[in-house]
Amino acid sequence: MALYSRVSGFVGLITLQNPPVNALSAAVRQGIVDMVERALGDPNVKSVVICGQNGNFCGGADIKEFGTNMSGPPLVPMIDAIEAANKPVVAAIEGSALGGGLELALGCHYRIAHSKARLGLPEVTLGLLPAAGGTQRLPRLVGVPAALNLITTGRHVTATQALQLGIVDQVTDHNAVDVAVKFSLSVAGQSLDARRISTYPCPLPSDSDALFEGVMQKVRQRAHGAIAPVACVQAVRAAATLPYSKGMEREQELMATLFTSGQARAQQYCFFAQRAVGRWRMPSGARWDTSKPRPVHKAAVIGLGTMGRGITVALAQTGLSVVAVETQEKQLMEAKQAVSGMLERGAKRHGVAPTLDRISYSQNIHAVAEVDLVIEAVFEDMALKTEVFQQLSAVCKPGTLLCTNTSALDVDKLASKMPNPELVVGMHFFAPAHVMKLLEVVYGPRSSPQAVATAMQLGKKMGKVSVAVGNCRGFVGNRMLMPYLQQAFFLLEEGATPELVDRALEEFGFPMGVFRMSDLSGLDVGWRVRKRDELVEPDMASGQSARIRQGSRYSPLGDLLCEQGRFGQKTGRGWYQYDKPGSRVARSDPWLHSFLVEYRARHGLVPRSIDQQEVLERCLYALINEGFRILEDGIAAGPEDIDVIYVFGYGWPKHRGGPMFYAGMVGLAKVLERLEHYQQAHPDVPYLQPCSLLRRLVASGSPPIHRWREAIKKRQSQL
Ligand SMILES: CCCCCC/C=C/CC(=O)SCCNC(=O)CCNC(=O)[C@H](O)C(C)(C)COP(=O)(O)OP(=O)(O)OC[C@H]1O[C@@H](n2cnc3c(N)ncnc32)[C@H](O)[C@@H]1OP(=O)(O)O
Repeated sequence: MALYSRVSGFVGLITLQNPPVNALSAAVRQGIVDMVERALGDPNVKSVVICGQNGNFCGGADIKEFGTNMSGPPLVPMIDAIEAANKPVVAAIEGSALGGGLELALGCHYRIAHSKARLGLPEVTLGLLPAAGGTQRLPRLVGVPAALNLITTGRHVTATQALQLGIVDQVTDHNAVDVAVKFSLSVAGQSLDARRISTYPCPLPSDSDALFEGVMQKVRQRAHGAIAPVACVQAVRAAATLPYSKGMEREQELMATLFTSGQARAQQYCFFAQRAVGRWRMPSGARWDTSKPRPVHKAAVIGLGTMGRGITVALAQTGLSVVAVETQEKQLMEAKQAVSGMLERGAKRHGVAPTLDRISYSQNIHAVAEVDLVIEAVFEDMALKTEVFQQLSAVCKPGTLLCTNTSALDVDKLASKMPNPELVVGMHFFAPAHVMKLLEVVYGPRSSPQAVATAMQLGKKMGKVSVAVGNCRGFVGNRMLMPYLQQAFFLLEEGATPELVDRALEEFGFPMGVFRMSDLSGLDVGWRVRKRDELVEPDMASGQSARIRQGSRYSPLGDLLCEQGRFGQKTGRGWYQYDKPGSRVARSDPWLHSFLVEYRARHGLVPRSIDQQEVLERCLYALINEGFRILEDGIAAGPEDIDVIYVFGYGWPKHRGGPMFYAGMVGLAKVLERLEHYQQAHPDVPYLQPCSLLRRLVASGSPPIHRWREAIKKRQSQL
């Protein structure tokens, strides 16, 4: 709703009230309509100020209302009525003015922002466009290039940036409402003709066609199949080429298409899923709201390889004191330089001073004696990690939390060797650790809820989307990757090429297909793991038996490439060829194609034609099937956890909502039917055996994704 009061004698103050972000729910919209009418009709009121309760202007339309029968006054006429008012209306912006919130402010005649306020039109991130006049007013106010940039990226700007762009008229360090009230009185009675943005001509650059085409090309490239960014460009183009009223019609038309698209649903699901994972719970019943994190003022990182350096940077950027330990002198010197460089570049980008003095470096593990939390990031080797952990437990003060950065090792096994296993958790960072948004916080049966709460809170402080997951091989993300990779290898054996597989996945929306990704991360990484698992057999014989390991179908293709020294980009050869080692542009490699032909012949494999549909079904449904197993095993608490991991850590396209959401969109019955089909064709592939949770969900009528948790809980309580 909206509150009304008269202040300073002559100012009608309208306060949006809908905690926590004053979203424009039906009640708030109705409140605004009513209170604006009241203020304009009151002869004692000379000017109007609109603000939000609790120092927060407005977080935009109420996303929870989307997908319901939306009632209440629509936004566009409400904002038009404000703009048409004959008394000055001033927006007092504190906290955030986002989406419909900023559009509301753009309908006001003046905008005054607090210096800490943030403004933006993030609709594109929800699969929408700013359809309350945002695509028509913003370019008229700030020009086409700036409007295109803000609307197609959805990025937020600071109040100072907004002032520079011309979005706000004034920035203040004082109470923005008080300043707005005073200001509104100072302009009362003045003509408002020049303050109505919809009446402005849209300033056009000389070569606007070239501008729009260039932007459209870039936007399409970045969008990976998402339709909202493209519609945003089309709407701004309408602002530049059509009169305001026609532009508005175009904006509404484009919005209607987006609003009902599955992509918008997927992106809005991601918005809420990202927040839902913060409300973690463990199978023991421990949960986010009953587990108190320990304060962390000082942290340490052990091992300054690539991961350790990124973690050090991410910790220092949160404002913590960091002790960075590396026993090898040369590596320590190199790390010091690299970390300083990363911090300086990051600080320059954000226009702040680098935080170099927060880090102290040492070759001696005793330097960590006083820290509250340690993140060990040494080489991925259980014996080495165990040795480091034993040293740590002897050196650290009592109660220090011991975190291992591992992508696959058994966190509980490591914990079991410690005197205080409850203090041990896994923190699986993704490379580069100071850039990638995802963090898997891995708990074992011995990890205390407080340890999990502390790691989750630290992840949040580091700007990560942190997801608490149980301990199993590969945790959630890498465990699901195994069947995906395996299917990709099998498809090559059966007749596909890396180009075909990658094209299918990239057209689906992944920024990189599986083989280009493998070339980037290095084929040797998986090879080392397979060797450790005793799956790799040197120079195997030919025929079918050579492709069976530990009782299941196995493809040695990756091993064979590694034996040739083809590790991917770093060696200039992998599934593709590169101009030189380290080069990033993948080119088709005739050698690889001949190698596949020869390989198939040697193993008696008759290549067949494989289409993109089969690639998607085999790779994605196998991955999804493992996701259901993970839910069934209680490794992830709900499908949102899996989806957030895949969207933020593995490049799953947000406009497809994550693998589990996607399965729901495709239809669980269809996913099950295709898995059964492929399992019949490949009975020697356990990953294609449909998971019993999937079968049960289908048998119970394929409930919507927000009801899966109930089905899982019910099942677990029956066991
Ligand atoms: C066909 C015609 C249709 C008409 C449609 C008109 C279209 C209008 C376009 C829009 O305005 S779309 C919405 C645009 N706004 C946004 O995208 C902003 C989303 N919110 C945020 O970015 C952040 O929440 C924030 C405002 C910057 C605050 O961040 P903070 O970290 O402080 O808090 P959160 O944890 O993110 O949020 C707290 C709580 O509030 C819920 N929430 C936030 N924004 C909205 C919203 N716009 N609608 C509904 N609920 C919102 C959020 O989900 C959290 O609650 P939860 O219970 O923890 O999930």
